[in-house]
Amino acid sequence: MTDLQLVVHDASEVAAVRDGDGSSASSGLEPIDDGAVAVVDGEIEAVGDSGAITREYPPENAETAIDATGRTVQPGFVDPHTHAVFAGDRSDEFEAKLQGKSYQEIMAEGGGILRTVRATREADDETLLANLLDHLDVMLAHGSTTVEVKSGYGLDAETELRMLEAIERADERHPIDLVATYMGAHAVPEGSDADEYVDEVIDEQLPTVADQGIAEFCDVFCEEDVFSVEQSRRILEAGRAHGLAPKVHAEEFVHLGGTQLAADVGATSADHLLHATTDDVRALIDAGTVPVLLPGTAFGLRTEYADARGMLEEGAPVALATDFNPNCYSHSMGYATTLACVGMRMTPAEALVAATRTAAAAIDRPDGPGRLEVGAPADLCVLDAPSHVHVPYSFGVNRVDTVVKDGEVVHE
Ligand SMILES: N=CN[C@@H](CCC(=O)O)C(=O)O
Ligand SMILES: [Zn+2]
Repeated sequence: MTDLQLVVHDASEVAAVRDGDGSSASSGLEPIDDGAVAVVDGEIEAVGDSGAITREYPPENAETAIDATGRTVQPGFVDPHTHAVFAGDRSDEFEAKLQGKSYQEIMAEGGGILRTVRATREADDETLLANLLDHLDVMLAHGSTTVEVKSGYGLDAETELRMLEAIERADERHPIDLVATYMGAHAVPEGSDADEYVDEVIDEQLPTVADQGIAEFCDVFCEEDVFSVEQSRRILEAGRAHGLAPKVHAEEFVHLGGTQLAADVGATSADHLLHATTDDVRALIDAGTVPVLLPGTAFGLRTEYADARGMLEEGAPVALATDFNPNCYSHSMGYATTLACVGMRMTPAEALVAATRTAAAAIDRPDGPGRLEVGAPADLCVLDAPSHVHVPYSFGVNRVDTVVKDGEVVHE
């Protein structure tokens, strides 16, 4: 008889996230009252009514039993867009923004991304790793069990590689599963010309990164005064030729055409999309590119949010992410769901699916994490709250009290 690894029982609600049928953005989410989950070999073996599950899988026979009375069980969050490896501190820019400075003004004065690039280049490997692990600890405590992390604060082959190595080392030692994205085209380095830098990315950085096999995606900041659509296309096509799947930072500050580019190159995701049009969204749907919305960025910059409702009404599978970075200092997917509901009028059910199953699709993990159904990895959060609605509802408070990764309790 196979070992029963874990039983979580008597939950006020099990927020079971399964395959959707496409009928709505929250289809596939089935809240089970008085529910339970049984886990064998790191995978979910059974989900359903607590009485029925505990008769078949008695908690006393399990290696670990969690009495979830009054609490909710949901899939671990999948955070598909972060810049979590860096050095330095930019909290003073938070104050400058409150006094009216724009992101672009700060960047033009040598702050913003370029300031983090200077601090990251100066940091040694151990500091980069330690910083990343600290951020991952906070993310885990907030219920994230799979997180995408981008490079992009090196802007030279050596530092980009060091960032990706930090991600690889953190992945080996931290419970969170990490997905690495190379983003040498995050900004044009100081003293460089954009076209020359694009050549350097294509001729030097991409081959080195691909050679090491330490990144899965290639991302580009396609934005006015950063990388044009044509420069971004060159980089993404070169990345694809090296085996890296494309992702695009698109239409964050202006409408430039990054979303259509994402669709053209068959990107896995197009992210930000604050200025995306209906035609852009239709192009993403046709291409199978997942729109990833980052409401924390709009909140922090005090700009308009992306039009999540319009996208959902078009039938787009909207995903959510934190965009954790020095300009958007939130590790919490729960808070991203609050902003999605309050700022973008998503329902709590839509936000949960966007932060789990659809977020997994945005990092090309369509059948793995982000689900709570038989056969899925047992990546779970137990919430100190009676239903999944309390995650966005209870803003500013972390309702996650226990996190399970592959059937093991990794945070409580
Ligand atoms: N917009 C570009 N990149 C990041 C911000 C990075 C930074 O400001 O350090 C983002 O996705 O929000
Ligand atoms: Zn980003």
